[in-house]
Amino acid sequence: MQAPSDVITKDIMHQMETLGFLLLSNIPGFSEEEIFKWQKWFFSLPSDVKDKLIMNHFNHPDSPNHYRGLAPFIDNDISHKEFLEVGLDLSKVSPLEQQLPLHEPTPWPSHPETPLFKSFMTRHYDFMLQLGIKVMRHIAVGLGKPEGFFDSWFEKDTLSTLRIIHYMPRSAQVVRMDQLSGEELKMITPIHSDSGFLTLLTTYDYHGLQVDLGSGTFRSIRPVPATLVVNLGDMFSRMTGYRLKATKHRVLDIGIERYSSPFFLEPHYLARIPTDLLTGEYQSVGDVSGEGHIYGDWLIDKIRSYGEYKHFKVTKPLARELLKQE
Ligand SMILES: O=C(O)CCC(=O)C(=O)O
Ligand SMILES: [Fe+2]
Repeated sequence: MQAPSDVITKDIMHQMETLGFLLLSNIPGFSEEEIFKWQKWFFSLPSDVKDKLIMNHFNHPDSPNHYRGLAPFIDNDISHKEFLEVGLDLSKVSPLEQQLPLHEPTPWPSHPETPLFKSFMTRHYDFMLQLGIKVMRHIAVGLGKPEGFFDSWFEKDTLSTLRIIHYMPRSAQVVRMDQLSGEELKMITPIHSDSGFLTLLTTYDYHGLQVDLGSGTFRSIRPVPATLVVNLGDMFSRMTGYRLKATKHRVLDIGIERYSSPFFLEPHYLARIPTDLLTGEYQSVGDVSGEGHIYGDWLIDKIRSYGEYKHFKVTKPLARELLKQE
């Protein structure tokens, strides 16, 4: 990130047009040590402390948390991990967007060290958000748009998620696995592409992440210290007419505990997303009904199609319902 700006833009565009993944290094102000320390601290809390943070759709009907909080290990799931979802501090969300779903307070563990954990996570969230906006500025220029083209989507009320993940090896037998195939047991995150815009991933020095080169060939991403792995989500790829790629990837069981932390850069709920960024068309995005080009409404339709979110409840009106009432 310290090369001349036009060189960085060219490199980012080249990687996103070919592999769909890139490594970001020499990032001023980025250090993995503190996030690693807090991530390990959080997952080693007693389970009764962590369990209070479990999200409602994981069979916790009394939980007030729908979008922020803990996702636990699940029996017979191809995904073999627990993770905490942290959102933008609600005090920073405008009153208008607070009326909409997905914006909710992040639940924090009940523990004497929590104020320090929360303050670090909040600072780290802001750092990753600003870094994500910087990368988007390079991509805007690369696509022939003004540098600040995407800024207004992300600067206020962002739905971005800072996730910390804890994987266990299958051999630790933390949950039941009797219904998984041999192939499924090799993975701790199944093959997928990310859904939103940009993912900035910290993998520390863990191996295991592989990108799909097509026709059954996978390339391992070698961990490099103090380096972020960056990839694009489906929606952003589609907006560029698939010029930039949202490459599928997976994580293999490496036989030891593994930690990683993706930051999923997402716009604010009411961001109006064009079908085609290059022509600026604002038609319905196709796979959702009605006003699907409102980002948050689209996201809710999308996540409901994922197994883990099958029981996801929306407790506030969608934008398309709210706008109808006015
Ligand atoms: O754990 C990793 O290295 C990657 C996780 C991932 O792909 C994701 O959370 O979308
Ligand atoms: Fe991913």
